Amino acid sequence: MTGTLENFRSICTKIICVGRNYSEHINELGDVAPTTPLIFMKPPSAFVIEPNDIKIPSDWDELHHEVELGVIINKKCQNVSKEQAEENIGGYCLALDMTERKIQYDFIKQGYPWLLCKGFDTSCPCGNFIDKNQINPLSSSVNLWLRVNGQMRHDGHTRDMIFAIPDLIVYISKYITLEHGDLILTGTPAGVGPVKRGDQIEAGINGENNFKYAMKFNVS
Ligand SMILES: O=C(O)/C=C/C(=O)CC(=O)C(=O)O
Ligand SMILES: [Mg+2]
Repeated sequence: MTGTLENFRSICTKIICVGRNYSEHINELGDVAPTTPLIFMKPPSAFVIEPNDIKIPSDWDELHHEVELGVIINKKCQNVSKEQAEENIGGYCLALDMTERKIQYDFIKQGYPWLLCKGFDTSCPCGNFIDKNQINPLSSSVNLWLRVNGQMRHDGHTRDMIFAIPDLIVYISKYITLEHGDLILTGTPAGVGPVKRGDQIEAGINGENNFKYAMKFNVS
């Protein structure tokens, strides 16, 4: 096995995303809650890290931000049971699921896949590896937040996920082999909204024992 989880972005072969996983976000978009996890993917070319910009493709004029907790898988696994799920988590990261919402609605109407509106270059701004002992997403204290130009947009808690992280690992690994370095984005809490070129996004995660991590991206 090559590569350490600290540099998960360079060994990641799959970014698997979960959608509609927080009730308040489902309500804000007028969607219906899924009965099983809603899964889609971004290619690893979607990664961008500080100090690089989130780049809006030249023929698009608006993106939405979604702040999400990323789960980093530590070994190859298939058909993971709920009891074993925790053993396959290497750590976490803060991530954004940047989305071209107008195109996404058009794709939803036409029954097309979401790859383009969710998987374009720089659609997955991502922070550093967070050791799994530093946060417990099932506890009441893990808060995800995001501000645009200083204005608060997201302020949610990972305990409010409809499908908790162990359930997501069980579900996904039944159909897709997970590998060392793979990333699962666990869905956005409420607060999605537009950003335009020139905006600055700050996002963070707070946890127990005063744990804090934050990152900043300019949009261009
Ligand atoms: O159903 C919609 O209108 C939009 C759903 C999403 O963009 C899903 C997510 O990516 C999410 O909930 O995080
Ligand atoms: Mg999302």
